[in-house]
Order: sequence, then C-alpha cells, then structure tokens
Amino acid sequence: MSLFPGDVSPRDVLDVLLVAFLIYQGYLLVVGTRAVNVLRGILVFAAVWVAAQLLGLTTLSYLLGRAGTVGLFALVVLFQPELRAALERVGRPRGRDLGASGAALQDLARAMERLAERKTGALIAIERRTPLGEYAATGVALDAVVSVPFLEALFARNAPLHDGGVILQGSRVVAAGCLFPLQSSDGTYRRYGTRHRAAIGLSELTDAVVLVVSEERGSMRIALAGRLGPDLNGSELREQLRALVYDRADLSGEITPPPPAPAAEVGPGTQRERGGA
Ligand SMILES: Nc1ncnc2c1ncn2[C@@H]1O[C@H](COP(=O)(O)OP(=O)(O)OP(=O)(O)O)[C@@H](O)[C@H]1O
Repeated sequence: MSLFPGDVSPRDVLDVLLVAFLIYQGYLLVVGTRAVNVLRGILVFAAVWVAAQLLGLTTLSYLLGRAGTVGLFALVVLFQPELRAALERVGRPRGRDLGASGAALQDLARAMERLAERKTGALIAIERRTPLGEYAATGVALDAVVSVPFLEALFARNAPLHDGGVILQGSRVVAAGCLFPLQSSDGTYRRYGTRHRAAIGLSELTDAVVLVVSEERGSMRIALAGRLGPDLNGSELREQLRALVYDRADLSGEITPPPPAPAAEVGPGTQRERGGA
C-alpha cells in the first residue's frame, strides 16, 4: 500500500513542509519586533476580508481587496529597516570567529562597573554576526585593544568622543561617537531616554549585544534582540557576556533575549541601584 494516498505525492508533502518551514522562519524573524503588532493587524484584516467574501458583501470585499494590494507596498516601505535586518540575518555567516578573549571580557565588565559606580553614561555595542560597519561609519574609526582605562577615558565627561556609542569587534574598539538607530517610542520603552532607546534600536535591527550604563541611575543593562534586560550587577554582567559573546559555542545557536525589565523598573522616578558588583 502506498504511503501517500490518492493524488498526494511525496512532492506535494515536501511542498507543504517547505511552505510551513518558511512561514515558521518568517514568524521567528518578526517575533519580538514591532512588526508583530502589524502582523496581528494584517490577520484581522484578512479575516474580515474572508468573512466579507463568504457573506457576499461585494463592495466591502472589493474595497478590502484593493486596500490589501496597496497595503503590501506600504508595508515594504514602512518596514524597510526590519526587512533588511531580516535578510541580513538569513545571509549571515555562521560561527564567525570573534577573536575575543576572556581578558577582554574582564576588562569590558570592569570598565562597565567603574562607569556605573561613577554614574558616567555609556553605550557599547559588541558586534556579533551582523556587521556594524554602517553604524561605525557615523562615528570616529579607532583600532585599540579593549582596556579599562581606555573605555573609561572614552566616556569621561568632556572627552571628545563621550557622546554616542562605542563599537567593539572581539577584543578591539573599532569606533566611538557613533550614532545608533533609535527605537521607535512605542509601547514598553516609551519612558526611556535616548541612550537606552538607541541601545534597544540597534539591538532590534542587528544581533549586536548592546551594553548601557545609565548616567542617571548608575545601572548596567544589556539590550538584545530589541529588548532591554534588567539591571545587572558585575557578576551577572560577566555571566551574560560570557554566554552571549565570548562563549563561541553559543554562536551556532539562537539568541535568547534577556527578559524585558518589568514596567515598574523603567520609569525615571524609580531609582533601583544595583550597579557594580
Ligand atoms: N542615537 C544615538 N546613538 C548613540 N548615542 C546616543 C543616541 N542618542 C543619544 N545618545 C547618547 O545618549 C545621551 C543622552 O542620554 P539620555 O539622558 O537622553 O538617555 P537616557 O536613556 O535617559 O540615559 P541616562 O540614564 O544615562 O540619562 C547622549 O548624550 C548621547 O551620548
């Protein structure tokens, strides 16, 4: 007896499986981004359209059908950055050697702690598979080994490059004073300032691990995959860095974003201090 009854051929099964795989991958690409809300809106729109067709509401289904065609083009324009990031993620090489070392991790974490202790604001993006060249180009190119004094000097108030973000590639600082894309001020992160929104924005469009020290609160946080994690102490920061950047085994797997900070923690009025180990 054939495994595939009737008209269903192995090719049809393969076809359906591939389409299901593509839909699932598409879902993984948009989950956690602002595109998810739009996706929900599209589903509601499609459901109303199908209902209108089933009920024979010709004018409504005609209008919705027309709006759908125009909407597709509008979506491409609206989500151009997300689409580009998604395609970049698809074509990203696997298991790139970051050339990072345990020493760099310790220096980076120590610099973060010192900056947090002194309430010196800082923004540091660590490149992973998505090249950050276009963001590095907005600042000043550097080529220096990651070290505590160097990072402290970069972010020191009145230092020429303290404004903007620093970009690291492995153990090297490759740019400073860079402009990162701001997260749109919708939803959960509306109450954050621009430094935090720049961290979230960059992590939304790339797979970079973005570290932020708050000048106001002296806290250390990580933004990853469009989400801002909770305040970290020194050992938590080291642990996260080890897992996300310096443990290369992790690079073959998927990114697990840190849980978003509870709403109570995010307001400017809530001063929960945990910076420094
Ligand atoms: N798009 C950006 N890219 C990189 N850095 C930025 C960007 N926007 C703002 N910054 C940095 O953030 C600083 C302003 O931070 P602001 O006080 O608005 O943010 P915040 O999230 O409240 O941070 P903090 O808690 O440190 O005050 C700027 O001086 C600049 O260094």
